[in-house]
Amino acid sequence: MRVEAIELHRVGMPLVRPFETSFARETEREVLLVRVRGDDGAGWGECVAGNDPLYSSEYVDGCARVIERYLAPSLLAAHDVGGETVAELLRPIVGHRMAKAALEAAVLDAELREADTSFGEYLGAVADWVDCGVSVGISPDLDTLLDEVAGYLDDGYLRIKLKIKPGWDIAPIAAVRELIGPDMMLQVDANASYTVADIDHLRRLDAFGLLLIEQPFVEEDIATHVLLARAIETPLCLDESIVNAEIALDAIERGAASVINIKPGRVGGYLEAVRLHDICAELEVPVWCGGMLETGVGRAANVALAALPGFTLPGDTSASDRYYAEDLTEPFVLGTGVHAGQLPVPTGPGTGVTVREELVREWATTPVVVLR
Ligand SMILES: O=C(O)CCC(=O)N[C@@H](C(=O)O)c1ccccc1
Repeated sequence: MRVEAIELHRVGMPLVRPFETSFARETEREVLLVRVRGDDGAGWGECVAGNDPLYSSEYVDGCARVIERYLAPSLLAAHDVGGETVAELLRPIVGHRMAKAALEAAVLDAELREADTSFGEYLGAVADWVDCGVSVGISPDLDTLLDEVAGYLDDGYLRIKLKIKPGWDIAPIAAVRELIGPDMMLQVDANASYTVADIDHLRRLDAFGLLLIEQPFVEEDIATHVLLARAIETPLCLDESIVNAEIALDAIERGAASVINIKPGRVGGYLEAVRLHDICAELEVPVWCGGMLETGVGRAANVALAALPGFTLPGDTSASDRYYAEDLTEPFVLGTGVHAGQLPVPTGPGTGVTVREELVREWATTPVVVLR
């Protein structure tokens, strides 16, 4: 399609409860949505960058700027843009994967709506429902943590993920394992907050029957993940380190990870995410779909991705009300009965959801930027 305009929308989304990780405590997300208008339709993409560059080097203001100054002009200058050509068109600009992923998702959404094809069909979904886990932030105390986890058990989530950091690990894990029982899936995410000096301490996590330990060390430090993997029984999973399929291959072959968290924004888009999925499937490495507190725009595409065959572990594809009292699309609500703890894969064209544009306008934090 010929891209005629690219709109940048900034939306303030208060969280239903503070979300604390080892690197930040968030109470509101400023969401950057991208809308691409072309000669044969329009589509939306969600940029997953946080308010500040604390998870990775990208952040909302930086993404808006790089789209405005570099990425949008590349797409606007091209005579024909398709979901499968966006990455190539944007390759001369180094990095900025989350910004690029938002644009690619918006072009894909427009293209697939026009073709009356769903994201799931296009990406290769093999399921109509996906198993859902839930991510639990660092709490002020154990009672607050256990109350929150008990609520998620009532909601029917199939897997609990606890944020941990030095000084908040053994006690919360032990308390939650006690609450949920020995069989429920439980994993932890350190968001790169430990160092090689913590390897002996981290070996204590083997006592809790965890599904995996996610990203204990910093993004670039594959070697220390290899050391820990050799010292501990619990499988290691990487998130921040895995910025594309090649890095995943290297990390897996070096023994740094035996599970991979796939986040389309972190790897530059849904098409790279599928490449990463395919490589992990070849190597029989289980993957799961990570989350970045997406609104229904990104959540819809993530649920479609999570329906691919290699996604054998519940992802951070929670219901909309895990983070937002009101979503920017129709809400994602966990199933019940045989679908307890699952979300339905959208079947409509494109992402299959409708952006509530009146809310995007009402909750706008800045005037929309229209690039032509
Ligand atoms: O359920 C969700 O969408 C969030 C899942 C989650 O814990 N995301 C973490 C992460 O490190 O994976 C995160 C939170 C905030 C910002 C970046 C990353």
